[in-house]
Amino acid sequence: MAANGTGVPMPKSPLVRILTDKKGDGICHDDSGKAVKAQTIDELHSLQKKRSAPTTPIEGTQGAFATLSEDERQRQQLQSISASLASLTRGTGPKVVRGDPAAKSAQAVSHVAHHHHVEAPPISVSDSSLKFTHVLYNLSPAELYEQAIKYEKGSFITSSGALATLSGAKTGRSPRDKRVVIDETTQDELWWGKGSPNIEIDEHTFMVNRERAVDYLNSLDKVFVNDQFLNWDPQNRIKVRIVSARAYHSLFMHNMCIRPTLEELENFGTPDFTIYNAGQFPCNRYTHYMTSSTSIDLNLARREMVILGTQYAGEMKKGLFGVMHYLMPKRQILSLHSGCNMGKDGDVALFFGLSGTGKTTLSTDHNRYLIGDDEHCWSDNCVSNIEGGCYAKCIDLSREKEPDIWNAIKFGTVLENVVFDEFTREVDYGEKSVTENTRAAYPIEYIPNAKIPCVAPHPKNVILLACDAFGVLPPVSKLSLAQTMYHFISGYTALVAGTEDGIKEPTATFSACFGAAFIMLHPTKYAAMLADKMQKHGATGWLVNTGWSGGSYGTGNRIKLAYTRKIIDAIHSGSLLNATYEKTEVFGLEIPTEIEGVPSEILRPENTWDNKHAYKNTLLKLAGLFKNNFETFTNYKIGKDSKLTEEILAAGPNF
Ligand SMILES: Nc1ncnc2c1ncn2[C@@H]1O[C@H](COP(=O)(O)OP(=O)(O)OP(=O)(O)O)[C@@H](O)[C@H]1O
Ligand SMILES: O=C([O-])CC(=O)C(=O)O
Ligand SMILES: [Ca+2]
Ligand SMILES: [Mn+2]
Repeated sequence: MAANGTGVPMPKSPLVRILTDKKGDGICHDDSGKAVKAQTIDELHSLQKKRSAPTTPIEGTQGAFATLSEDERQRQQLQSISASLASLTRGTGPKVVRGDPAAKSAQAVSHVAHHHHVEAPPISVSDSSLKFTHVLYNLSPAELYEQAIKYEKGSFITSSGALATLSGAKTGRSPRDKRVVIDETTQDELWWGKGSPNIEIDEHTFMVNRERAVDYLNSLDKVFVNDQFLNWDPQNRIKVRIVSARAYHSLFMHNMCIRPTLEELENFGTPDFTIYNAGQFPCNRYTHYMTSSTSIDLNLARREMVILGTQYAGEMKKGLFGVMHYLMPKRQILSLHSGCNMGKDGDVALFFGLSGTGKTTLSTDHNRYLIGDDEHCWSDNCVSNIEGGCYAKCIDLSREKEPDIWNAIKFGTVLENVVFDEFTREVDYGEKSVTENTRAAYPIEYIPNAKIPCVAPHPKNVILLACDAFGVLPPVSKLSLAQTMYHFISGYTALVAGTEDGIKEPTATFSACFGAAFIMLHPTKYAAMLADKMQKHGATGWLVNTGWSGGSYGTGNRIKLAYTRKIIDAIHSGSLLNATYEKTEVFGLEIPTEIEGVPSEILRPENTWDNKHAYKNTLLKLAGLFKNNFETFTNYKIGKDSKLTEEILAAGPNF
């Protein structure tokens, strides 16, 4: 009720007489616009959406008879997807149709005659052969948002417009559940045995899991299919198809792989590699070789990967990275678990490092062009990003320290496992109650100074990042080529162990080539290629500790990101190359005495420790861990040069 400000209700005023315009037919018009061009509500709704029709002709087939009709192209595309989903025991693919089964008028009604192999034996008849599988093909982010929010529990829009999702029971990768098919070829080509990430399965077991995944996917009303590319180097581009059951997975890969143009999609053809992501469905633990309900199975001969029992989306990204670690070296191209950026003058830097050491954080630099944050190829011609997006850790993310990543978390970005305010949908980046491994996956162009296409000239600096929670490695050291190789093969970092039981001792991790979980060949193969390329292009190696200073975890503190950035700036600018250096004991590292913007006393770690005795003991402890770890590599020759091998062995700690 209206009030006059005194709390006393105002007397009702008499109704004002409505005067209508006395022109025309004398009817009262409530607006001056024209009536809608629809007779029914359904017709009105159909006006809301219009179809973008790709009409570009296929290159080289512009002749009068060669151009495919739109219908024919769609038919071929569906046929290809049906073939992807074919159950191999039945030899036929499912009936597939485009569009959401929930939509009354499916966009396309064409479906595929699917008996392109043998006739199905009667015993194999199952309900799924009677139904259609609806294919949601390369949907846009907006459509995927709608799918996720309608059908996937735990999907919400955050206040900045990102799609918050939950990955389920697994919130990180499961390297112990990775399996690789051993056959006549891979037996000799791949790295097997102690230290290797490749745990074998036989072809038969792969097929058991493949059947399980495909049957699961075919039992669903709909599947998502993404046809995309890997590698921005046009000569070495790989076509990938991802079949998945969740909009979350489809949007994640939309962001992380290279997105084809409409024209490229029309001409996509047969994929070079296919992922079947049936992550919601477990593997059968009675299956030979299975040790849990999770299995990530790679078959290089079939060019296929099957995911069962984990919905963590990073499995797809890193699974494909493994494939690149096999395919690229065959072409003399080095695949790298590294970030990459380029200065205004074209100077390129690579950032190697294990998870959480700073690849994404430090390659995303407001003053430099971003080439990529995690996976690259180094060929004879260039460095190229493998991916079309970035996958940033979000824990404790702040707008002030990492503005570019902060601003990239907007509409289209997948935000995994974060906690947000129920009402405002503001994300609390400090919150670890789902996991500490909260992540944002966004297209690379969400970083304002990303260089598109993501290709750069040969690197000038190769920066090895280690987050040393022991606090004994210097914030920065200049490395000889042999030292670079020693640390590249070692792949050291030390994170802090689980926080639950109160034990907060740092644990050292050694992961060859800063990515042992992803490499397929013996580490020395990649190391030899890196040495060769660095030598040829005169790149300088650096070791940067983004971890602790002034003591180990618990006593000291993590080096301020602002200082690390100053150190990195001095590497990029070339000023650090000309600094004065002194050598450290034990590790024999060359450390600069001064860097602009960084307190000089922190450059030499022992200065920052109150307890010098503890420093020395911790240093020797770490050196011992390095030595132990390197023992597995001492019998290998690196490259053609036995001189380099000897130098690398001598480049480790001496005590
Ligand atoms: N001095 C520092 N240098 C770099 N990162 C730091 C520093 N201090 C704190 N950090 C934090 O450490 C984390 C580094 O994670 P980042 O995402 O860059 O790792 P990554 O190497 O890309 O790992 P992954 O391969 O798992 O993606 C970020 O959360 C960053 O804010
Ligand atoms: O792969 C992931 O889940 C995240 C990542 O980048 C890494 O661990 O190197
Ligand atoms: Ca990263
Ligand atoms: Mn990574």
